[in-house]
Amino acid sequence: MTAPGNGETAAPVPAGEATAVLRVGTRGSALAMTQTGQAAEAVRAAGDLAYRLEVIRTEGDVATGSLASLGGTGVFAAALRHALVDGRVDLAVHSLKDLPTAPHPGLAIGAVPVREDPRDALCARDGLSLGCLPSGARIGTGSPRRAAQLLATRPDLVMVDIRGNVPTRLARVAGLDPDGPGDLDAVVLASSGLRRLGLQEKITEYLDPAVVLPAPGQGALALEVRAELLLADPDLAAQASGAYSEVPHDVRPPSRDGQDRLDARLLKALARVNHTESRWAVTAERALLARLEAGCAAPVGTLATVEDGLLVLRVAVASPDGRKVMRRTEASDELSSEAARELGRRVGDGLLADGAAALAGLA
Ligand SMILES: NCc1[nH]cc(CCC(=O)O)c1CC(=O)O
Repeated sequence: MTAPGNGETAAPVPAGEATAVLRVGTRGSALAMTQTGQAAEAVRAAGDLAYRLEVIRTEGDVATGSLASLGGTGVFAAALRHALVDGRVDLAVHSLKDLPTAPHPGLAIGAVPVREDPRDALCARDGLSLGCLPSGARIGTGSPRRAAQLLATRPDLVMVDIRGNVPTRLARVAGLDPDGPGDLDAVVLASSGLRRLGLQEKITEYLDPAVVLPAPGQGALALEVRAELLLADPDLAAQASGAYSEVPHDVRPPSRDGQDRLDARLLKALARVNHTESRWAVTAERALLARLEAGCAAPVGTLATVEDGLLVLRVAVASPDGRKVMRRTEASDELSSEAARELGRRVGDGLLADGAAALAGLA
């Protein structure tokens, strides 16, 4: 890492030249606003930058043609990416688990900040834990991954498909919200989202990854930028999985006054905010997901961690009813982005050879 005052950012600057304000794109939900605000603060502090948040409305109000070309998954991410490509924002903050694994031309993940707790959380009535819920208890989740793994350990529970933002889901639990429907015994949500919203007191149990593995990338944020920015930092570029080298010419928005100075500071900030261990972990998880060609709706849970100098990748691929689960744990003793991708691909290939696609209803 370059020490402050060293290197290229110290190059002479014409007197009076300003640094452009960093425009940070975010979705408008309370969770998105909170986590984007936290990430933007970290970037501001690390890069000595002024920023402002730009709320990007999703789906409907963005031109349909370019949205369609982004594909079916990732509707949450699509509008933000569009704003980045167009040069309306300089940085987009995503929940990594909502970001499609396919690289978007001209864009790259510039940094993954230190990951929040990746575990799923049970929010149950009367402080109940998973083991204490009565037979027939109704559990709200819209996630086939969560439903399948919960049924694998408690086949006597009833899964209820629910949608909506975090407070809406919590209001479905009996006794949690006096004005809510309270028609469920519990819901399962990402603990990271609850903690970021200050709702962690609603959690009655952090689900052990040995029982319920989280979604790939859960708890981590992706700071996405136009890929050409990373060309000046080979280390960050290498972590960004190769997509950085193919920058289409139409992904070069007109420069503003002070854009060059902004770019230099942003790059420095990204290098500082990036957390290498978190990055290796999510890189392995996403390489696995990509190899399985599984989307966020697939009954696939995975979690990578760095333990005693090893990158350990755990995976569960379940049948949607949870009756059958394939579990794998493999490790890499090399710690690098490429080794992380290789680990994810290797575990994915092994699972496919053992019939994971048919089991999970993929492809
Ligand atoms: N699918 C929705 C979603 N996308 C990101 C989060 C927050 C968790 C995170 O930071 O990964 C959530 C809510 C949830 O799953 O409970």
